[in-house]
Amino acid sequence: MPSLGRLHLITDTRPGRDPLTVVRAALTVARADLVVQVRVEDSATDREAYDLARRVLALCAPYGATCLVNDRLHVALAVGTAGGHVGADDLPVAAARRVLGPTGVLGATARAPETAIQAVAAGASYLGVGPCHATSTKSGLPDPIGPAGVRAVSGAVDVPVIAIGGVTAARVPALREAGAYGVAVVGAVSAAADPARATAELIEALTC
Ligand SMILES: Cc1ncc(COP(=O)(O)OP(=O)(O)O)c(N)n1
Ligand SMILES: Cc1ncsc1CCOP(=O)(O)O
Ligand SMILES: [Mg+2]
Repeated sequence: MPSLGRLHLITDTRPGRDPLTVVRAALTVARADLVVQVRVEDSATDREAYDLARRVLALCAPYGATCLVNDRLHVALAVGTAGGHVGADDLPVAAARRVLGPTGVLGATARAPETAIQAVAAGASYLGVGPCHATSTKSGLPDPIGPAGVRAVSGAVDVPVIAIGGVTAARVPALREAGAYGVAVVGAVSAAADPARATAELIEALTC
């Protein structure tokens, strides 16, 4: 399996956003270093998720970028993405692994070493760890864990740790120093005036 990309761009499908334009811009810069996670609103239909995932996968393919689907693993399988991501309200990690099979890329959310170790034992191939910093993109989140929380998790597992939540290029060095392999972002790219430039800044911070 090719190594996991270090920059995970999560689609922003809130009203007024244009996820495909943002994905196109990010791909031109990050190319195979990009993982695009197709994340739709909970209120979206499976058909809407499927249609978006098909389009994102088609954009990713020429660049060799990885496409994953958040939550809805049946959509991931139907579209043929590399895998998916699950959290506490989704399928348990072991069940998700059974759905995706032994070779699918499976991300799991964790914010503490104990749950991280359990997720890896259950079959997670990477961990989304956070929220690292405050964010307005998702509501109802617990307090941010900061780089120290990332360090606690990354020291406990041997799979890539992807830091998420309020991540900006300026915050990447401290997260990397804490053991993060990469970062996942919504707003840092999707809300940027120039998503390609924002992607370049994140990639640069990740490769320093
Ligand atoms: C890389 C990454 N990390 C964490 C999450 C959050 O997943 P989850 O906790 O299931 O919350 P939702 O995104 O489903 O609202 C993620 N999607 N990606
Ligand atoms: C889905 C999710 N899970 C934890 S934080 C988050 C949203 C991250 O968005 P942003 O990069 O805009 O803070
Ligand atoms: Mg989820």
